[in-house]
Amino acid sequence: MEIGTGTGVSGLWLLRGMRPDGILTTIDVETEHQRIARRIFQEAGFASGRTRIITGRALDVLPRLADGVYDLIFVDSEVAEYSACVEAALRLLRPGGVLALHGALAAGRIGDPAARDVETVTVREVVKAVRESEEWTPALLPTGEGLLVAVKR
Ligand SMILES: C[S@@+](CC[C@H](N)C(=O)[O-])C[C@H]1O[C@@H](n2cnc3c(N)ncnc32)[C@H](O)[C@@H]1O
Repeated sequence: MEIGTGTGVSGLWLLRGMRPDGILTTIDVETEHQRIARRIFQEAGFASGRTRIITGRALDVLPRLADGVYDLIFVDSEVAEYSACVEAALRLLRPGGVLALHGALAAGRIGDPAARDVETVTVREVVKAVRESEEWTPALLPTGEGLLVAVKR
């Protein structure tokens, strides 16, 4: 699953890494972004049945999805909602499933104590909560803007 379809860049990578019968559920509030993503998935050769594209705000959509069945959840949407998305991911992932949180180093600002803007502080708190939680086994990868990867115990 992906929270933040955008124009389909990450979705395409996820599809390419999935089993041939795997289905990508992807959520975004912007229909125009998803229109482009749908076209990109089709042009890359993925049948429409391989994607479940849901339009809506993540926090409205996530409560409607089934518990404990998702293998991986990639979060790349609104930072203000990261904490709620992580909480939802804990419910939605199967045991051993993986949470991947984009922007976990806040583009390098996370380790700078002088950086106290709302976005950096929010990311810092979410990463800290996952790292200290008994429910996750986390790793912080210094790629791009940082990727927090955590396995659900
Ligand atoms: C950084 S972009 C995602 C990029 C995408 N993962 C890609 O690789 O193409 C963030 C996306 O989150 C969406 N978004 C922002 N707030 C959202 C919310 N509350 N619920 C769902 N999607 C949201 C935006 O419309 C935008 O398309």
